[in-house]
Amino acid sequence: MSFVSVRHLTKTYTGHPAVDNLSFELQPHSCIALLGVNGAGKTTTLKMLSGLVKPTSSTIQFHQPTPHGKGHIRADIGYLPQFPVFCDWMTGFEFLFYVGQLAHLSRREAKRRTKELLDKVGLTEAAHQRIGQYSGGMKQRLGIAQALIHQPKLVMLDEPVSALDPVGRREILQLMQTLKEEATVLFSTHVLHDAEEVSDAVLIIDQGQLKYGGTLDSLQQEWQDAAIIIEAQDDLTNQLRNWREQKRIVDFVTEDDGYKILVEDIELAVPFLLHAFAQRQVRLTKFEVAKMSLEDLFLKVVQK
Ligand SMILES: Nc1ncnc2c1ncn2[C@@H]1O[C@H](COP(=O)(O)OP(=O)(O)OP(=O)(O)O)[C@@H](O)[C@H]1O
Repeated sequence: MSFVSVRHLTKTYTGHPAVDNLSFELQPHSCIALLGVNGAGKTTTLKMLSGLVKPTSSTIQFHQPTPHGKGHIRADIGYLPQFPVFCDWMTGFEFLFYVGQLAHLSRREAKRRTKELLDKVGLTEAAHQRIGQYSGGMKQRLGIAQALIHQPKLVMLDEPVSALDPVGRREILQLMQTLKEEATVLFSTHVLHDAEEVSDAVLIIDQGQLKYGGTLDSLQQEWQDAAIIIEAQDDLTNQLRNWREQKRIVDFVTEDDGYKILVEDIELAVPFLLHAFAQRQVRLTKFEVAKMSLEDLFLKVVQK
């Protein structure tokens, strides 16, 4: 059963829909990537879900009893903005302790949780250093810790790695993978590679509309062009033309050293072609099922 159901989430700014009738489900303890180009509506979606922007219309339902009880949905949500702002003169410890108290934790609980989270995000050694001296990656880890301070069930991270160098990026992606143990994680990015590394599912939005929702595997299955790349020591043009006329293949394109064969059903086409080439004693040097990159798949989905 899903953890959160979002129905008809819409935000209109002066007649222009920034988010247009989005409906999706979030599964518990999963990491979901919200993918879209600049201006697609990612930040607006996350802000509406976290209660920072009022939707023009929506129904958002939590399906599981949350520890804070009905009517306190915000208490179950943690949020890291795209451009977090810190008090640079505070230490990491002071900041988290302060945020814990803002989240209505007792002083004792805020202190306990501060220590626990500093450890979780790898900042224990820097706990008493001023935030102004932190690197970008350390600030981002502190930002994630503040989003988790009140043990929310849903954590939303807006572009958590986009401003980081490859090392910082890796650290945060690894950290995000561990967050699933305690919460459902929804994060926005325009980098498909990040989504591929950590997410169980993706939501692709374009101009405020949901273009795809599901796992990366099913994205590949549903949207992958069915094509086989072959290279051979023989000229296969006539043979492929015949198969095209007989509708055994959809089409073929001559490439540098071989052919790209477009087929309707890859599962049927592979055994058919392998058998047919073997029967005709074709000297194949390459036989490969073509895989579109995630970037290609993303473009295909948003350009549909
Ligand atoms: N407060 C606002 N007033 C008017 N228009 C807005 C406002 N906030 C966002 N928009 C518009 O809504 C659309 C979606 O913006 P949003 O920031 O949600 O996109 P995004 O996918 O997060 O982009 P980016 O990756 O650049 O952060 C854009 O066209 C933006 O100009």
